[in-house]
Amino acid sequence: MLDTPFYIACLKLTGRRCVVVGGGEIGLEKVEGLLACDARVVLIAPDANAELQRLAEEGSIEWVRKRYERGDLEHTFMAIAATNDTDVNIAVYNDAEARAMLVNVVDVPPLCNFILPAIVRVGPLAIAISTAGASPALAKRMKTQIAETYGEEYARLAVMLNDVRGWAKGTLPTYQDRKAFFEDIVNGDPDPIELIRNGDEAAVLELIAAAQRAHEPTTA
Ligand SMILES: C[C@@]1(CC(=O)O)c2cc3[nH]c(cc4nc(cc5[nH]c(cc(n2)[C@H]1CCC(=O)O)[C@@](C)(CC(=O)O)[C@@H]5CCC(=O)O)C(CC(=O)O)=C4CCC(=O)O)c(CCC(=O)O)c3CC(=O)O
Ligand SMILES: NC(=O)C1=CN([C@@H]2O[C@H](COP(=O)(O)OP(=O)(O)OC[C@H]3O[C@@H](n4cnc5c(N)ncnc54)[C@H](O)[C@@H]3O)[C@@H](O)[C@H]2O)C=CC1
Repeated sequence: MLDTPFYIACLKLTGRRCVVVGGGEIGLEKVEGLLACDARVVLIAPDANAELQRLAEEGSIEWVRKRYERGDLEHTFMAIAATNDTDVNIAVYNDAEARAMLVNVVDVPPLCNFILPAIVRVGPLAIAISTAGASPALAKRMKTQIAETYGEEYARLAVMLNDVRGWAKGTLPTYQDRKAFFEDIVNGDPDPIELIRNGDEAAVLELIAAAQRAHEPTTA
């Protein structure tokens, strides 16, 4: 798989039907990952562990208590198979592929048209680490190291920069102008990340205001 050039993207799952087949520990892990992204999760499995049953009872997921059938993929955006039955996993893959649907069979690379990276999430930041399947254990180790480097201060700066995007789009006429404006702040002196680390958000706001003054077109 190392020669597969994976195209990395961020998917919007909000409200979309995502089917998880298999109600064990691994199925639960996948259900939780999808719920965290506001997907409409449908679990297909004849039995499910206690936590999945709880999620179904509270209405967070729909549990269809039966064995998988092809029709379960109707109107579905993504399918994840986590059963202990290889034939079922192959069927899910084939049925999904026939419909050009996104499909991941957990830990079976030949039965995946997408694979899952290890992810560091802090606020709006998401850093994905993939080894193209070479070593999930290494991806996990890197996740821990990256989480130590890119913490709350980066997430906070992202939010502060988002707050000024409207101004930039409304005021600065070209893409080049907006790029220069944002790069001035991000790579600014003083370093905005250091300022946030030191608890001085007021100084970051001042850095942003100074960049606004410097970049605003003159109306004379
Ligand atoms: C191809 C891929 C397809 C897919 O499942 O999407 C795949 C395949 C396989 N995984 C295997 C093993 C392990 N997988 C993990 C853990 C994770 N695996 C994940 C992703 C992926 N795993 C995709 C590639 C990702 C990439 O590298 O780009 C993570 C990142 C994300 C997630 O699953 O959500 C998640 C860490 C999440 C986190 O902690 O953040 C651990 C560690 C552990 O369990 O703690 C081990 C044991 C140690 C080891 O093997 O390294 C095996 C052998 C099975 C066997 O030996 O029986 C195969 C199959 C094979 O190698 O043929
Ligand atoms: N548990 C673990 O730590 C790991 C497990 N795996 C593999 O991932 C798979 C899932 O693991 P677990 O969740 O632990 O397994 P599990 O055995 O606890 O759960 C399997 C689930 O699949 C369901 N299932 C079986 N036939 C089905 C069918 N025809 N239609 C729908 N659902 C069906 C079962 O009802 C059960 O809910 C297994 O193949 C396992 O070998 C891989 C890596 C680690």
